[in-house]
Amino acid sequence: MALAVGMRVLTRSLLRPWVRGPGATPGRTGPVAGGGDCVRCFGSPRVLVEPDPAAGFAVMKMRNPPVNSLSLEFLTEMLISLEKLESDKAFHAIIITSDCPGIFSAGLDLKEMCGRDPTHYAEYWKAVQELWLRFYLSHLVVISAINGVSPAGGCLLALSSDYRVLADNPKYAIGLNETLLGIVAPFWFKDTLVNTVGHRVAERALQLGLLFPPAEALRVGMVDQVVPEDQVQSAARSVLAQWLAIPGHARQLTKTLMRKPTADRLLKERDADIQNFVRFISRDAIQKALRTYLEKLKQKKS
Ligand SMILES: CCCCCCCCCCCC/C=C/CC(=O)SCCNC(=O)CCNC(=O)[C@H](O)C(C)(C)COP(=O)(O)OP(=O)(O)OC[C@H]1O[C@@H](n2cnc3c(N)ncnc32)[C@H](O)[C@@H]1OP(=O)(O)O
Repeated sequence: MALAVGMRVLTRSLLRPWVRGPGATPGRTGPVAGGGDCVRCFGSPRVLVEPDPAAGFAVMKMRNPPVNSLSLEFLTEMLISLEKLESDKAFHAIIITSDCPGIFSAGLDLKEMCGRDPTHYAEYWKAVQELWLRFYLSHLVVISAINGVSPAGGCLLALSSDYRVLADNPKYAIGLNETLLGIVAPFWFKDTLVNTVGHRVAERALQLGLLFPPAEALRVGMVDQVVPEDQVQSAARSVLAQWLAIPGHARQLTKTLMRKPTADRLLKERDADIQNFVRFISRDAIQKALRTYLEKLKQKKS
């Protein structure tokens, strides 16, 4: 309910034409980070959408610095941008990438799961579920251009796409590392990973909280392509052409056929999953583990 209200407010206030670049003003064309002109960018403070309707796709850039952690507001903004693109017949695909150098996404925002009350945890988890369901089942082709590190929820986001291109940088590790934080990846995180890399690789990766560097990620099938860092965006665009050449209805029905059973498991148990999460995350031991982890991240700097 709160999410629905929040989304209505955000939809009204945030999704206006958005133009990037020094001195750019809304409604005008301006330069964009990757070069070239942004014809009609739109979006919200944390999500920049660069549409190319003539080519049938849009680039969705995450920009929630410093690490694109998936806060409630950020999740909501991503959801709104995705829904907007899905409801516009001009778009058949999106490329999701990051605007934060070296970071695709640091995953779920630990501050949303630490020191808050059960109502907040429930609202947050519902938003996490919603974004996953929307990305995982989107009728659009979703390509991840992974230009940075992507642990846990960042990895889940990438795994929910149809194809993953990862920049070849040893720092850009990807994986579901929840156990390293003393928490447990929920069954639908696990199912998404199993569907991608198979049961044995997933079992080992999940128990050990493995974060795979690019060559390893490619070897186990966690990503589909590893390319030099400066070619991630162009490689994502090239591969998109192949996906868009397939008759849309046939591809979409096939995607549904492959993914619906996994999504249905969560859809059938959504409320129970929220209750499980709230119970689990509210435990003193889990709260302590998360605080310690956040503290370690801070200490790493000093
Ligand atoms: C009985 C069984 C029941 C089962 C029930 C199951 C129920 C469910 C269980 C719960 C499941 C919950 C699932 C969670 C999934 C997640 O996504 S958890 C998040 C995991 N993420 C991480 O581990 C990444 C942590 N971050 C990093 O490793 C690094 O920050 C980085 C490699 C991404 C970037 O490094 P660097 O560039 O050096 O930046 P930093 O200085 O480390 O960070 C800058 C700044 O950002 C803060 N930060 C980093 N990550 C997060 C985050 N995920 N959330 C919030 N904040 C984050 C960091 O603390 C710094 O803040 P300050 O500047 O110090 O304030």
